[in-house]
Amino acid sequence: MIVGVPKEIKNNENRVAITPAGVATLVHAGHEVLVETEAGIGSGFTNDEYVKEGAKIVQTAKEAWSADMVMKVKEPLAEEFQYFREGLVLFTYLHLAPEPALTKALVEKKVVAIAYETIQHDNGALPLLTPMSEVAGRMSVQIGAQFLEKSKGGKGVLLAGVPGVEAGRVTIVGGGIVGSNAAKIALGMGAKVTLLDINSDRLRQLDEQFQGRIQTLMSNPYNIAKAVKEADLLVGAVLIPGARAPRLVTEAMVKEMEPGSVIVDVAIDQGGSIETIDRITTHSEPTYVKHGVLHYAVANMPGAVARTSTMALTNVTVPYALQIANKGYVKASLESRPLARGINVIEGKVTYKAVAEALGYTYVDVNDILNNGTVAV
Ligand SMILES: NC(=O)C1=CN([C@@H]2O[C@H](COP(=O)(O)OP(=O)(O)OC[C@H]3O[C@@H](n4cnc5c(N)ncnc54)[C@H](O)[C@@H]3O)[C@@H](O)[C@H]2O)C=CC1
Ligand SMILES: CC(=O)C(=O)O
Repeated sequence: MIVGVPKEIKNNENRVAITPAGVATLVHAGHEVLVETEAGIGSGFTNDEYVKEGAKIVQTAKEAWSADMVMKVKEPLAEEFQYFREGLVLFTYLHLAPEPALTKALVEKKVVAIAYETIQHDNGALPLLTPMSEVAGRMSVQIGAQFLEKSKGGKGVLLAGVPGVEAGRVTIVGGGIVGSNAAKIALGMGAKVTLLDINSDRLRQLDEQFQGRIQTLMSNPYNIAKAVKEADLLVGAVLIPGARAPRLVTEAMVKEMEPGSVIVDVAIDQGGSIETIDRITTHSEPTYVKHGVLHYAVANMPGAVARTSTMALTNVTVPYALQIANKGYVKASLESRPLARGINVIEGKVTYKAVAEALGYTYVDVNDILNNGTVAV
């Protein structure tokens, strides 16, 4: 199979979908890899390093997109829709529930769209989302701490406090991978941490993991309102896989926060979990102020620490890419339930329930399509 790797074009997206080590894996298995020139440079990988492992460097995005399977990091932007065509296998983060235009383009062009973020093990784990959630969770507190500084528009609170002065308060809504990693860093900085989740088993697990050093709370409107009001830094970290994020923090709750407090809504890639987040921000212009509170809503946070993130991401994506390249996506998906769950669009049908529900498409079970023998391979 020919695998194409275009350069990412989102604002400050420095990650790339494959490392030279990933190229070596695919080439050793007999596949051809086309890497757009300089695609790896933001992550510190030169064209020569890719060529050494057997990749062919192509000069244009069009050539990289001409491959049988395109591997990317972020969802395609409007200027990339022109490359969509029937039967193209697109393997990347997609986050379709809040992306009607992208979904429509994938449906109309009958792209086989496999989303990293919905590949899911039987136990519920999301193996291709986890490493980036680890990165973003850890970054969320580091970023929040910076924006709490007065010169950055914040209220001038040091999360660690100092002897004789209270530490800062961090509230985290959602205690999965992002939330637990945010808690770990916030605790390490010396902040007072409150974490809310709707899953009481998860709260038990986190209480055990952090040995009671964070305050866990059941997520409900009453507890959220109280914890948000007290927060210097609020981290949005909820997820219902594939679905638009629930707006758990209302505008009224944000109005109760002290001026100069900071919100980092990591869940922005699924549409955002805070009512006052009305736009996606970028690494170039990461925040805006509403009701006196700084809002940070960057949908590609790991792009800022691209070297670490690219390696962590490709560690988990390349084994799936190899299965697809070796067997074709039909056989690979029939043999791997986690991979089949990643297929969001195929043959012009939306095959991920939460996406179909969010955007008003008829949901079709992917197995019905894979099993009926009519899929072009
Ligand atoms: N902005 C960015 O650059 C990045 C964003 N993300 C996003 O961060 C979000 C969180 O991801 P993960 O932590 O990996 O997901 P996860 O599935 O590990 O955790 C989500 C948690 O939310 C909890 N939850 C669901 N409904 C809730 C409710 N009503 N109240 C409180 N908690 C609730 C779940 O019980 C679960 O523990 C996702 O939208 C993900 O795509 C991840 C990486 C980078
Ligand atoms: C998960 C995601 O959207 C990202 O890493 O950018």
